Amino acid sequence: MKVIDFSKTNSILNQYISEIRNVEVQNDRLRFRRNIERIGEIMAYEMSKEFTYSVKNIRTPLGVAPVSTPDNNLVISTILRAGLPFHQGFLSYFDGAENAFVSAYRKYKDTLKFDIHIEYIASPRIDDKTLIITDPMLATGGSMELSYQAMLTKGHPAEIHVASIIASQKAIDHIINVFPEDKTTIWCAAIDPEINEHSYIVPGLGDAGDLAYGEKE
Ligand SMILES: O=P(O)(O)OC[C@H]1O[C@H](OP(=O)(O)OP(=O)(O)O)[C@H](O)[C@@H]1O
Ligand SMILES: O=c1cc[nH]c(=O)[nH]1
Ligand SMILES: [Mg+2]
Repeated sequence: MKVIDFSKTNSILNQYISEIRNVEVQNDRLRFRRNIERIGEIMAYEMSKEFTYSVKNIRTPLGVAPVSTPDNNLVISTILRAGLPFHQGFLSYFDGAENAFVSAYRKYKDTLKFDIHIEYIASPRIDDKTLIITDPMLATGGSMELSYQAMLTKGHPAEIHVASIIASQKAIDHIINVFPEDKTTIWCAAIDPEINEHSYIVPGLGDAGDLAYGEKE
């Protein structure tokens, strides 16, 4: 399975990563959401290089120009809540894509143990399409795995792109184990070494959903 880690390349993306991680900057929710969105835009652009292209003859006012454009039928799927600004970044570039939304949340049994609950899915058919599942945080990888299983009730995609911003090494290993090897690519902007006893990524950035939208009770 291909794992693409943008932190291995120096680019302006690292500035946005530094801001979303930085405790002194991340309390500006507008900047936090916009940075997540910008990372989605850059990731979408890089991902587009992997698509299948064919030449179309485009009529201009003065003649005909051959232009190579992508042929993939895209479905951008996101995991609520924290996935929303990331999804918007992808959608700004892939404006012709179809869209899917899945809810996943941690229901705590005590301070440390939790189950992940999926209660909502709105999705088109995904058979033979290019499925992009966006979620900025991959801690255990459990939300991504269960969201993918929920998406499979809508068909079987031709290829899958798992797009995240900060992933733990454990989550990367988990995704490699549970997603189809031959048709999945993992995209991330950083891979962090640990998750703590609360299953938060360390150093990570904290709670992405709360930083984007405020604390929930
Ligand atoms: O890999 P996992 O261990 O499953 O953790 C990652 C999940 O946690 C975050 O969502 P969260 O559950 O905090 O919900 P929220 O977006 O509503 O805050 C994040 O957006 C992922 O969906
Ligand atoms: O580190 C983590 C883990 C789960 N959800 C988050 O937002 N951050
Ligand atoms: Mg959260």
